Amino acid sequence: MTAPTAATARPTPTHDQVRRAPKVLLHDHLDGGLRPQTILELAAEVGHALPADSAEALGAWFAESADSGSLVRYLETFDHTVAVMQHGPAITRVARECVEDLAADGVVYAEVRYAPEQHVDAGLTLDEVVAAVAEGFAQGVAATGGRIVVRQLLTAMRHQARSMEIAELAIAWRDRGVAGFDIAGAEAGFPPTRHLDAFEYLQRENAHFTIHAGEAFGLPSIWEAIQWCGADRLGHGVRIVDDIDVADDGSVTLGRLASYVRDQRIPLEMCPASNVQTGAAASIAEHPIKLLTDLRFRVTVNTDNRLMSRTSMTAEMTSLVDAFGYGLDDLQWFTVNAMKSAFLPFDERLAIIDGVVKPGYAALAAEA
Ligand SMILES: O=c1[nH]cnc2c1ncn2[C@@H]1O[C@H](CO)[C@@H](O)[C@H]1O
Ligand SMILES: [Zn+2]
Repeated sequence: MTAPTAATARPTPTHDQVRRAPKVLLHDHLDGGLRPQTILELAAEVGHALPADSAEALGAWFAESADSGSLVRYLETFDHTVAVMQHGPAITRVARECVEDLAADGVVYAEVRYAPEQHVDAGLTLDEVVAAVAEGFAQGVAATGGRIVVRQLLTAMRHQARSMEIAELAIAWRDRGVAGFDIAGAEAGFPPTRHLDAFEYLQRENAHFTIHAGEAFGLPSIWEAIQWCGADRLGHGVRIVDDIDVADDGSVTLGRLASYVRDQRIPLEMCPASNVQTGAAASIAEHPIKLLTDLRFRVTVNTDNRLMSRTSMTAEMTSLVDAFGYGLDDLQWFTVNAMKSAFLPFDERLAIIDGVVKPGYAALAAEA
């Protein structure tokens, strides 16, 4: 007889268990998650030239080009995905496949974002773009038998000047599948306060929004996003660690901004694989998600761009299991954090936590 070891007392979840575990995704870009084969087919339809001509080579090109250590160069790869998403049927197809891929990955609730203003080059109106995504999401949810709930987040590009229009679009669609608003794009040089009018408008409308902040730029960006713009959540927010001091003896001191973020339970939409690619973190093992989780910030785990980062929710969570020895209880904690932070009405969030997330993890724990 062998004595029980720590490993048998708290088994490491297998890859298959992580895949089957219910997962919640708050930060995923529609134009960052296309299947390479779909890009090839859509590019052929519109005559767009691509840097590779097989699905495998194209997938590798995206991952390698995004692996640049710079957010600005990472973002250049989106030229090719956005170029093939300029017509209604193409957008609908991408949206449907997105839902199918997320459901197959075990995602039970997702908020998927994109910038409508980037999809009007061939003459679509902003409204037609949102309608095309809504149609694709509906088709995807139907195809997966309703195993997943999906909402849109409308993003405005921070270097452009259309945020007010996009905020109004989000309000116009608030009861038809759009759950909130976001700003994205190059962070340095484009502070969130450039779009203050849009955020103030959304607050007056009792609407929800998140802001990409603290990814390629530090604390001032996070501070503006929260204290000037009133963001409900932070996209990434990794640089909040710049306001946390860990002494040699392990004692931790939080600055005022880090304290505020933790005290207010402001959700951090962390995207580990993406952060390693853009240089926001040196490696998964050194990613601030470990410290922030230990300190019980409201941490959530996300994919950001499944194509560019060759990732999935299963891959992100598995990489954290491998790096930090997380168990199913930790993965459930991230998942409940995410569901609590969703831009969905409270009763609907609770129904998913109690009806889907908790029973799903309990069933997995019972297998062990
Ligand atoms: O991690 C990120 N940081 C900032 N912007 C991003 C990131 N990932 C994607 N986008 C930007 O958001 C647009 C709409 O989806 C994408 O086209 C890309 O330019
Ligand atoms: Zn993002």
